[in-house]
Amino acid sequence: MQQTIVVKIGSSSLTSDEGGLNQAKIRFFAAELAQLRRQGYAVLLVTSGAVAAGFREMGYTVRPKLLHEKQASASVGQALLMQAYQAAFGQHEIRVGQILLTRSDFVSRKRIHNAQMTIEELLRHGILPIINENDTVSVDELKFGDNDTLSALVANLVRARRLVIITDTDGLYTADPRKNAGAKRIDRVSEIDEEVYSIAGDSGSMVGTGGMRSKVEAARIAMRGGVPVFVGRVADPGDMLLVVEGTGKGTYFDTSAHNLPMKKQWLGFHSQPHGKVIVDEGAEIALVTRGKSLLPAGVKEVIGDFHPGDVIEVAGPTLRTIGRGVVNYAAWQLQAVRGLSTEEVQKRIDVSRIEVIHRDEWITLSTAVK
Ligand SMILES: Nc1ncnc2c1ncn2[C@@H]1O[C@H](COP(=O)(O)OP(=O)(O)O)[C@@H](O)[C@H]1O
Ligand SMILES: N[C@@H](CCC(=O)OP(=O)(O)O)C(=O)O
Repeated sequence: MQQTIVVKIGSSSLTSDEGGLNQAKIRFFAAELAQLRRQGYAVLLVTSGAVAAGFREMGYTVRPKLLHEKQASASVGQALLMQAYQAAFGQHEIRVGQILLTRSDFVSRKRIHNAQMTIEELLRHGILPIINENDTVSVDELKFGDNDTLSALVANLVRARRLVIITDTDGLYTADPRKNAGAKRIDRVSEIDEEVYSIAGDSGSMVGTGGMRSKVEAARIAMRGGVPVFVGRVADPGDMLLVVEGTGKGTYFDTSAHNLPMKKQWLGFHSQPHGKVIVDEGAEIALVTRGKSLLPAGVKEVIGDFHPGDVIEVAGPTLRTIGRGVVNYAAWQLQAVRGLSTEEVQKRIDVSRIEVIHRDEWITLSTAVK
């Protein structure tokens, strides 16, 4: 079977701080991806740059900050971006298709299944799918914002052989190399822990958004989905091939030892929580380290309005989010029985399952840093 590589290119690699597309860079990346295809890989491109490409046309002098200004810029810029890719890939006789996704598409299993079918159909016809966030309809609280997370979700969706996140820095350094001349590159990361999160900083450019932090978060999502990740620079002809051969200019993130099945990936990375409960220490240990279900006795506080079957977030006594799961109670029911023993609960209310969250419907996210 043909192996799929998902390549994400950030705004900082396609545009300049003053805005507008760098056509030479687009032509360069098209040539690099064409070469990958000649090697037999199926290629999917996740591209940023719509806002950066469009804001000057809108008359703004710098990348706008307000949502409606960014959305209008993206509307202009997305067309320019696709026009540029179409022309550049056309030089290599590669046809392209546009796919615009929002976070809420991933929340709906049906919608994301449809997107997956479309991607597969395009690939079957030899067409290179070009994906961006659907910026003009995304609302603030549901925005990916940067495309790093989007690229990881896409890579998991198509079970990619590798996710390649191209940026303006050649990998993850021990500190932001723009600010710290002594920073050293980390060539390989096999596990993303607090230390890795703590060294990854914000964007260093005027056009990028997520910085290295969102790339590390994206790497974590892909690694747990079983997709290895490369984060680094592709700037000279042939660099892309070096990346897939394992000698690229950047950092390689290995797949996680704890790959998640699709259902748990959906729970952890796609689902939209409807509320939250805060649990006591005993319940936190039971859930996170002992693989147990959550019982009403361990619930201290109930926040928000949810119904049985909704996904809720769970925080420990320090208020740090430890995971997510499918809840078997409505918020009002749980409010009435929180802290009570199973026997007491059964006397008071009628629920189909006694567990607040069953362990099969639970995912631990305790290393996630928000
Ligand atoms: N530890 C780090 N290692 C490397 N780069 C870092 C680190 N911390 C912060 N950065 C910054 O992240 C930037 C890349 O992210 P970003 O500007 O969002 O790029 P893109 O537009 O490609 O998504 C780099 O230019 C760098 O300044
Ligand atoms: N969807 C937006 C992405 C915004 C952005 O800056 O992302 P990135 O450069 O990946 O940090 C766009 O096309 O402008």
